[in-house]
Amino acid sequence: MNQHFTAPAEATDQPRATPQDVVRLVDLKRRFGATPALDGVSLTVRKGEILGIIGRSGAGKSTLIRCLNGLERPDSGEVFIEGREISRLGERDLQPLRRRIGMIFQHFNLLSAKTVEDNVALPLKIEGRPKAERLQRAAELLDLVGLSEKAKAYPASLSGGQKQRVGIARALAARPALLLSDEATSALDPETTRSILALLKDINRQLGLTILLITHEMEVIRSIADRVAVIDAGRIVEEGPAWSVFAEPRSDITRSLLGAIRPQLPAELAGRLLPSAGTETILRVDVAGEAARGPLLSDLAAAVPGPFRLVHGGIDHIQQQPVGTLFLAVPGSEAGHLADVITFLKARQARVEVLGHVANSV
Ligand SMILES: Nc1ncnc2c1ncn2[C@@H]1O[C@H](COP(=O)(O)OP(=O)(O)OP(=O)(O)O)[C@@H](O)[C@H]1O
Repeated sequence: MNQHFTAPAEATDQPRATPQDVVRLVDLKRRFGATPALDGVSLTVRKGEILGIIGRSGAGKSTLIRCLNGLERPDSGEVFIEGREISRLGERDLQPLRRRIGMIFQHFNLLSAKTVEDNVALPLKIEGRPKAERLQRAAELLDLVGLSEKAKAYPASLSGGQKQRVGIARALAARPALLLSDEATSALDPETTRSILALLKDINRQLGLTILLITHEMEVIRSIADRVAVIDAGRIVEEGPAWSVFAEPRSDITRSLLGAIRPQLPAELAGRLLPSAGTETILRVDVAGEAARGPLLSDLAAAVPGPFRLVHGGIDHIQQQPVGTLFLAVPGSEAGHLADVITFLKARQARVEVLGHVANSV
């Protein structure tokens, strides 16, 4: 069966992805009538990484997943799974390739009439593995996801988070090359979401498992993705290390997806902002990487004589990289001191935005 994945170097079927690429999509197009669901998507999922694909409803995420697991044929373009092009394969050849992709879903998709351990072992049963091996593997996986004591329980008796843990264990049963998470935390409360994301990150680190996360939630990307690709109207509009996309979103759609989790000026202060002159100007200062690591504020104080105050903000860490937003109040609204502050900050690679002015000291 593995012959499908070792990518024999046939003259007519030369693999075009390196062994480090678990998935490689090349200029994928799929149109439904007038709607281009995928409009030239090229993307690579590298071995061992967590790649997040984020987009709004209708952006093309489900179509992309269906092309990946062979449920949908692209109109053009190529889909490589572990170096093997799959988009023109027949159903029989697709079956073993599909097993290389374990999937977890928003609504868990567990079989209610089967126990937890039987749900987990199901992919192995389909593969025709002996019962002892199935139970042994299910026990290992339930231990991995922290649910050993629920082996004989039925899904109806589990919480949403526990159901998703069973879903993760089942997805890993056949030792897939890729775990594909399709909105797997969208139905869960924030605390359960955090615990499921922590589990996925743990499994990624412990087993070196490659994970592709499809989501509409930036928070999911922020917590665990190494890289992120933003999809909109069937196109990848932005792609890069998660921290840098958060620090410097380039497309409007990314900025809008980030909206909810981007640091904001507290409402009380935002409500007092005036469009023109006040006694102080409020600046939004976004910093990342080196700019966020250094002693930015003390350097500013030393280099630009005159007052400024930090009124809100701080430095966060995304994939071990500092990413921060500082809101500064600087006296005046004209050239001079304020202009010197802005010039200094920009020279330190900070992005500076004048949000407005306040009449009184805040
Ligand atoms: N079978 C289909 N027939 C007609 N149009 C389709 C079909 N599948 C998808 N589309 C259209 O293609 C576009 C992309 O849809 P897709 O389901 O891939 O988006 P999505 O990002 O997964 O959205 P959601 O998050 O809401 O599931 C949408 O405009 C959708 O209406």
